[in-house]
Amino acid sequence: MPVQPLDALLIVSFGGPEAPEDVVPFLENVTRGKNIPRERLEEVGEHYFGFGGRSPINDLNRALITAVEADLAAHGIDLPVYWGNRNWDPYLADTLQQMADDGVTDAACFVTSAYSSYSGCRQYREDLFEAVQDHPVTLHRLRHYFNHPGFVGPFVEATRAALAEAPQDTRLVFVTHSIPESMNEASGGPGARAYETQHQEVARLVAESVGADRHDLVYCSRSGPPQVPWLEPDVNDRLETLAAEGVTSVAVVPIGFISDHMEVVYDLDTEARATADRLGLRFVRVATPDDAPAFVAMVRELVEERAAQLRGEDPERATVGDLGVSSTACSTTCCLNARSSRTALA
Ligand SMILES: CC1=C(CCC(=O)O)c2cc3nc(cc4[nH]c(cc5[nH]c(cc1n2)c(C)c5CCC(=O)O)c(CCC(=O)O)c4C)C(CCC(=O)O)=C3C
Ligand SMILES: [Fe+2]
Repeated sequence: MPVQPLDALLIVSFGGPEAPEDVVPFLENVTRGKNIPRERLEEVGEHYFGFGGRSPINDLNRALITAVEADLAAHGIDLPVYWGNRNWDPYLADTLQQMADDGVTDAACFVTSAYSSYSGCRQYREDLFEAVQDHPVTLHRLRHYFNHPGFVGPFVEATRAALAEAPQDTRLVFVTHSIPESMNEASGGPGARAYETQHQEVARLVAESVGADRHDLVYCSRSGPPQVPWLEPDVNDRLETLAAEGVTSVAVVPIGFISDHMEVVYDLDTEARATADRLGLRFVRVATPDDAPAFVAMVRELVEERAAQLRGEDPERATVGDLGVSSTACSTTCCLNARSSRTALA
């Protein structure tokens, strides 16, 4: 399969600490210029220390890269894969330097966040714009894949598997990262609320595919000052009301995450599970796409699709549901954040 004019794939991620001494500097990186209360930072620091000061995210990305490299090779595609993070080593700036040194000219960028928002899309594009300055490398961001069959499919399979072992009346509770309401408003363009809409779509698609007649979309990992409204309900609050309504069993589907990030292993597997236990709710957490073959293949398919577009072809672009293919080029007002004046890669 040709992937010309692309000559590299760059995996773009968040980064996480790898040892206890990394935790505070990592949190400083994440929250620089952000209005996060000190108590919240201490609390989140404790989540990391509780896991030995090591976030799961970097090892998950290493495993994803190994799987993507194997899948590319199996399809006869000779494309070097690079990795750069926003908040921890390997930093995007260093990776871009390496890519330039290696003579890369056109790299596809796969971001480990599937949805539109300032945090999950535009901030990465700002980081990419900054990192590529002074380098003769052109970056081509791959489209959002929240509605790609390679993302939704693994959630459907995992949800089906979880329900097969659960009582008949198990309620599906889809969970994603909360964001400020203002960030949701700006997501996809002023007033577009794409973040929420895209998650509602994925939740609906998974629920319909497994034949569930009721489901919820709820949020985890709220941060920021208490007076700033963030998307609600919080997963723990919703478990309370579900229990009060007589629900006895829940399957929690973490559609906001491609793999078992800290939010999944702490906020869901630790905290929400404890809430469920206290309420006497049976709790099962559905697997993330992670190393599912369809998800790994999706990365290659998105690269092939983008390469074909760059060659002026009109490739088939797989999606599921009603929202259609999302653009690879965001408008200048897409996912704006009033507090950031940085330029973003289109
Ligand atoms: C939408 C979204 C995603 C999904 C998209 C994507 O995947 O990028 C995401 C991912 C992640 N967020 C992560 C960690 C953190 N996020 C924080 C803070 C914040 N996240 C926000 C939003 C999001 N975050 C927001 C609006 C804030 C407030 C500050 C700000 O406006 O930026 C803080 C500071 C402490 C706190 O406030 O909680 C930490 C430590 C990790 C690493 C996990 C690991 O180690 O496995 C990952 C993958
Ligand atoms: Fe976050």
